[in-house]
Amino acid sequence: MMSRAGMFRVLQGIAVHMNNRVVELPSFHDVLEGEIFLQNLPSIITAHALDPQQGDRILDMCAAPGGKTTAIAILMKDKGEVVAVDRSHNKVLDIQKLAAEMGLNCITTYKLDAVKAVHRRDESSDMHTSSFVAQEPPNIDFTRNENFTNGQATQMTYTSKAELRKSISTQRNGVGRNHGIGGRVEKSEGFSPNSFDRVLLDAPCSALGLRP
Ligand SMILES: C[S@@+](CC[C@H](N)C(=O)[O-])C[C@H]1O[C@@H](n2cnc3c(N)ncnc32)[C@H](O)[C@@H]1O
Repeated sequence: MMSRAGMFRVLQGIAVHMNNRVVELPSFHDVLEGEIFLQNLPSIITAHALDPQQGDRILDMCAAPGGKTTAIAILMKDKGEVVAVDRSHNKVLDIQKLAAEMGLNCITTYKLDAVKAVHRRDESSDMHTSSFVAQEPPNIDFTRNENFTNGQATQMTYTSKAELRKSISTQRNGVGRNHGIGGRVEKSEGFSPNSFDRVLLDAPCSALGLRP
């Protein structure tokens, strides 16, 4: 994958060298940084097999360093959302770095053990009913929201200040940008069933790093 400008710069570098002009040949890094990301065949084939569509919400379950995540985002023309999770904090940062380098904004990253990727509905509603509505845990700062119908409060829900701050920041920065370039790793508690259009699981196999 390469921008036209990048391709021209690389070819220019080679042409200068081939014409035997006395110039210092740019180092590999000088030429390629920010212009080329080498992708292996499995990343490309896998992304095509998944056939992501623009506007889709995709889950990439073992995503670092993000080769397939970014290949998917490119096929989606950066429109929609690719949720890339990995269980390693530092590897999540690697995905963010790659996404930022490639200028992809539709990638959201989380630290999550893929085994816990599905957040069961019954578990989540139990948790909300008992601890969020009936009783406020003492160590969390909550804001009370009341819904009114004809002047009568019909329902009361509680939103943590942290959730409010996150929501304000997402509205200000847009989905994905926070995660893509901020260098902050958020943990996920998992996702509701059926909340993605497509799911990629690139489970580690040999753990030897020898075979794609
Ligand atoms: C083969 S690499 C993935 C390569 C990646 N799909 C790509 O194309 O760039 C496997 C990744 O799975 C992650 N991993 C291993 N077990 C995991 C788990 N239970 N949950 C989430 N990620 C896991 C590892 O940290 C590692 O980054």
